[in-house]
Amino acid sequence: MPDFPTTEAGAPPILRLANVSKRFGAHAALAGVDLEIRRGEILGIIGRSGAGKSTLIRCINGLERPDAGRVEVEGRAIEALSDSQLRPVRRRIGMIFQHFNLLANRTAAENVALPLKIAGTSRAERERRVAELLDLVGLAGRGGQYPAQLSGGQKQRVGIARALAADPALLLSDEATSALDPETTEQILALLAEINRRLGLTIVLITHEMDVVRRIAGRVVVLHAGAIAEEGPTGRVFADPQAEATRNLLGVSAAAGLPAAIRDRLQADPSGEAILRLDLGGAAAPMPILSDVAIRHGVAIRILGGAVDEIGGDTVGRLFLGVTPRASADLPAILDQLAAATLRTELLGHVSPAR
Ligand SMILES: Nc1ncnc2c1ncn2[C@@H]1O[C@H](COP(=O)(O)OP(=O)(O)OP(=O)(O)O)[C@@H](O)[C@H]1O
Repeated sequence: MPDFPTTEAGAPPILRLANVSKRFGAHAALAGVDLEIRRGEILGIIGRSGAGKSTLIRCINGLERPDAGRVEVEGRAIEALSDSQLRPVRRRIGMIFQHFNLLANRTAAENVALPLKIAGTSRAERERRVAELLDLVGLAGRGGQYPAQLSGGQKQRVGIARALAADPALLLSDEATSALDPETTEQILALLAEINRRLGLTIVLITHEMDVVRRIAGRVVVLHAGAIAEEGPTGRVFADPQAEATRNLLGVSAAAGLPAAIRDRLQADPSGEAILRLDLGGAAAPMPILSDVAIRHGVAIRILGGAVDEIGGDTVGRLFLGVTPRASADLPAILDQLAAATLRTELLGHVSPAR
């Protein structure tokens, strides 16, 4: 893993969302999102299609007004600002997009110059700045080319240069590598990491691709059904995902390895047999624990299946158990005893006795 940039201690967050909610009709696209984006960090925001990523971006950049909650850009609340007051605040946020959004009838240099022109920068200063930006993104000498003459990776480099033209405090990447092949993706991510390092620019990567986050983000936020399911340093979240949504994104479902006949009957209703997953370190021998639990709590235990999984480079054994306590009130004590003897013990659900 690369060295991740550290965040300046005590610096105010670039952006803060407090309890932000947004509904479309009866559907809650965002439900009480709290998020701080720290100065100088690369933050990954990851979620499935429909998780609320686009709505979150639109709330961050002021295109959408939340129904409730607060959005602060560099300490300034934006929800009460008029459109004209919002414009300079929005210029603090540069954006890059999946399909680049370049103007086809303008050259690379003209595309990069556009935000400067809108801001009223003089021609001489524009030319100087455009040359500097094209150089920064590795496109020196290509300013005269039109988007159609450039590869996907080169177009995204133009997109990055354009986003940086107005000297933003935050660069927001909306699936910016999703249309690129793996090698080009790697190059664009390396460029973003370099810009973060050289300019200290705060970067937020919004993506459905775990690999993008894994490659350069120091911290990751997992968005699921409009809420934050999990948040933490990228290494920790990848090595030890806590939320089911994270495990699903990583392709490790909590119930993977459980026989389908049981998985399909799982329910939340706590009657019947409790279905547990035990994660065991390589050397753990579970049998004494199981007989101890069975004797102490007088429960029937069935072993339903097992699997071996790779998490963060370590091998973790999994055991699926069916536990039928004498009374459902006994279950928390059983779970506690198992949790103390395993890497992790999780209650997946319950199945009622087969009829
Ligand atoms: N303008 C709208 N009107 C009605 N529903 C909307 C609107 N915008 C978003 N939604 C709904 O809100 C939920 C979140 O949508 P959003 O586009 O933010 O998700 P997403 O994570 O960006 O997904 P994707 O990656 O597919 O764009 C979805 O169920 C979507 O159908």
